Amino acid sequence: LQKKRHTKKHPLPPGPPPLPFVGNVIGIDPDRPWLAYSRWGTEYGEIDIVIINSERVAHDLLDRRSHNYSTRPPGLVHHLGFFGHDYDSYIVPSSSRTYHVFTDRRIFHEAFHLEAVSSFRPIQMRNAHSLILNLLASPEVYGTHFHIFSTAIIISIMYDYAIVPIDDPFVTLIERSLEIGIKALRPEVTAILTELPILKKVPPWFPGASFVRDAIVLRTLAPMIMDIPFEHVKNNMAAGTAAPSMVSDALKRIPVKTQDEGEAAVQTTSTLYVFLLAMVLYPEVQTRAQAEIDSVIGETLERSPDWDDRASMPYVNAIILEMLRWFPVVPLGIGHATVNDDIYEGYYIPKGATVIANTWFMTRNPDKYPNPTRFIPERHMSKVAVEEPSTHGPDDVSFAFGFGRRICVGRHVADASLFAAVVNILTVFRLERAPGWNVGPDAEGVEWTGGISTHPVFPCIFTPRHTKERVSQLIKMQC
Ligand code: HEM
Repeated sequence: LQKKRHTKKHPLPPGPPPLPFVGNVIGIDPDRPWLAYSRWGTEYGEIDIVIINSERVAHDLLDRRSHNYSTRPPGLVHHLGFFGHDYDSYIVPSSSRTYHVFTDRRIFHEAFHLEAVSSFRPIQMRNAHSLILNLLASPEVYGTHFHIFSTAIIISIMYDYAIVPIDDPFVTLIERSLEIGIKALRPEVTAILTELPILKKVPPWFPGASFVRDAIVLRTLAPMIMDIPFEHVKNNMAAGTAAPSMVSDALKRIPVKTQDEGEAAVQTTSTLYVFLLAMVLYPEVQTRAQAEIDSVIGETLERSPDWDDRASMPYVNAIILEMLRWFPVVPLGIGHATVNDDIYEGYYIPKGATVIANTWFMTRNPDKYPNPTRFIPERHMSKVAVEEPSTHGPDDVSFAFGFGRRICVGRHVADASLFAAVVNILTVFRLERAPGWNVGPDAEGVEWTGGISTHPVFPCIFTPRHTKERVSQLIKMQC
């Protein structure tokens, strides 16, 4: 009744007419749903029923009314539960009282707030050096090296777990789980299973029921992913050899488990793919960045770059901001949901509504970003010149990390990891287009992986700018 009264006074936000049972799911390209949402944005204005296409509206609702917009959609929570991801902090409702390293966001915040993250810098630089050695050895599998780089940093911070360079059992488990999870946890699969929950009961052998088979594998992997590093920390603590880590600190207070490290690493990995794509398509940007780096550390690689150099590298910092803007790797963020009914600019937004911020569309706002499809680091130069590189202000690209109380807790760690990887890669390699790979500066026609987070897939040539011996020698000296 209350809903009817509200709806009468204030209409629901405009949108395409839904079809029975499947709502608006049909007509969305499952691999690139943000394109359909953006089309609707042009057609229906700044708000669609659940899709926010404007940065202004996203700040108004998700930031300024954060108390009402910070829980997760129940459909997403059930969906992840079905796939064995009950422990993901990404989906735990804001009201949850479960004690858990990620579900209790205070623990995560304590470990990852801006002042604390500088203590992780040695871990990040060490892993960036390993990344360079791996790329020198086998550049053709650069994606694997990016993945190991991002994952190793997170599990080292969380569990003081040092991975073995090849076939680490824990990294292999995470990779397997991610490979399946990224596909299974797409918003469209969530939408379909929420509308038709009966599909979850389909037997695994049924044609087209690959999501049921995926769910079985993910539910098997999830406890292993949680237990292996958790036991590692507990054993080290019992033996008195535990170095400080986020979990050992938390374990001193409460028993905690998590399975978030895979998801957390994947966005850093994906953003590094975007970096490579930009460098290959914009050689002049790469030349300018390398000239800046060489002017700081010396053209003949007298030393490798370090954290103190960051303030002297505004162009490299601008590249990092532009990477996050040009192709945000979580193009639709992660769904938020309303706790209570709300009225916004005359529209009624019901309690329990799923609210998705279409970050991708925000990055294409020509008023804020002229020529939005082009990779232009210069557009951020005035900001990076006056701001500390890792303090994102309201006017930059912080939307790439989400909004309000659910904003990415790992954003400062991610920012530092990106710097460590980008500055070291540009120091050591010239990144070049593979022969015959003809893609223009808008990256039109590049293949992207599908899923809640996405990255481009393309060949890239890594040409060393210095001899392998010099690079290896320098890195070994640092170690
Ligand atoms: C470039 C790298 C990254 C990007 C673009 C990114 C992006 C995002 C986005 C868009 C969200 C959803 C925010 C929302 O709901 O409004 C999120 C949530 C989250 N991120 Fe990240 N992330 C990155 C790296 C990381 C890292 C390195 C960590 C861990 C160290 C991390 C941990 C988390 C967690 C735990 C959440 C869930 C927060 C919550 O639901 O309360 N992320 N991230």
